Amino acid sequence: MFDRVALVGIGLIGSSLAHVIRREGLAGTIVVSTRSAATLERAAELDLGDVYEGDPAKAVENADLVIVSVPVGASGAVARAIAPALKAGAIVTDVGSTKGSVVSQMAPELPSSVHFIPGHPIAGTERSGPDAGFADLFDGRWCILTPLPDTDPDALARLSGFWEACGSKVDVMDPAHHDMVLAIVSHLPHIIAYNIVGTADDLEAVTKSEVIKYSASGFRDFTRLAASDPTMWRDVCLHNREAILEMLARFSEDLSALQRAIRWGDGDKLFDLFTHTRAVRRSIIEAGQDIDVPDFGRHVVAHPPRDAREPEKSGSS
Ligand SMILES: NC(=O)C1=CN([C@@H]2O[C@H](COP(=O)(O)OP(=O)(O)OC[C@H]3O[C@@H](n4cnc5c(N)ncnc54)[C@H](O)[C@@H]3O)[C@@H](O)[C@H]2O)C=CC1
Ligand SMILES: O=C(O)C(=O)Cc1ccc(O)cc1
Repeated sequence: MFDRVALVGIGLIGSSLAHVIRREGLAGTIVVSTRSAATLERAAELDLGDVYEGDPAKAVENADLVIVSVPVGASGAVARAIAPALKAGAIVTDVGSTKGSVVSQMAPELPSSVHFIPGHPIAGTERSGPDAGFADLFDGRWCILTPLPDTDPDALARLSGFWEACGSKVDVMDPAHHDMVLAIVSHLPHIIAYNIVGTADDLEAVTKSEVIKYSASGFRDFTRLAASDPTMWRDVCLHNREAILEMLARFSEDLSALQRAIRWGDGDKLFDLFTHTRAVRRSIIEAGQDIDVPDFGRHVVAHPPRDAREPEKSGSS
């Protein structure tokens, strides 16, 4: 599909791309580049690429596709470093969890002779680093592309084809819309997880031994999210600030209403809300979008087909 693909950043996402590109034969040559010598050495031990290059500018020379997979706060610096060495006509993309900030950091640095098309695979785990990647990560998951108004349709079609070959379904939207949607479905859940695990940890008498001993699966799910990479999530919070604050404000309002219903014993209100949210879960399952991460597992695993699963229990005692 591409003669030479350069992967700048080789953590969970970069290494998963390396695996799937290899498996599907999507590149003649895979060039791997990252900031730290130790990570580059580890990538070589894992045989993630064909060429290893510490200097990102050297890594992108002659590449037809450049995929930047670094924390979003580093996007501008990486774009500045690679810009002078990019081949005319190359596609430059990224995988960052925020899009408006990546566009404003990268677009001004890149030459007009390349096709810059930001992207975001909605697929991941709480793990990070080059050992964390696996070829199936993108299987059946969405990848959102946020092309700029003057993006070449042929380049967009080539990049969409690449993600489809990696197993993804592709959607196109504008960066501001992406940031608003992802703030509620991804960024807030992580922030809530960091917060609840932090609160539990503060209750020293209750936690330490008891948090481990009695943790039910609900709390365990939060601890998985709260184990995600601190650099990545610091950057997401700083680089999707407005949308996250907007969603946090709505969330706090709704939480206050819930708090009030509990305080005043308003069982009808609680029942109505919980009935409503149960229907949301059902519609996610019916759309085939549910995922299961068993037992702090390293892989995000798709559920078996719907008819192979137990029917949902309805009603409650
Ligand atoms: N972890 C996840 O579940 C997902 C992450 N993303 C996004 O993908 C990007 C990468 O995330 P992960 O692979 O999870 O992170 P990671 O922490 O596993 O890997 C990051 C990589 O970037 C390198 N790096 C950091 N700063 C750099 C710099 N200035 N120059 C060159 N390399 C640099 C690190 O050495 C490492 O190889 C982030 O922007 C994140 O928002 C997108 C979807 C899912
Ligand atoms: O591990 C999980 O549950 C995730 O939600 C993974 C994830 C993290 C960040 C993204 O931008 C996309 C997916």
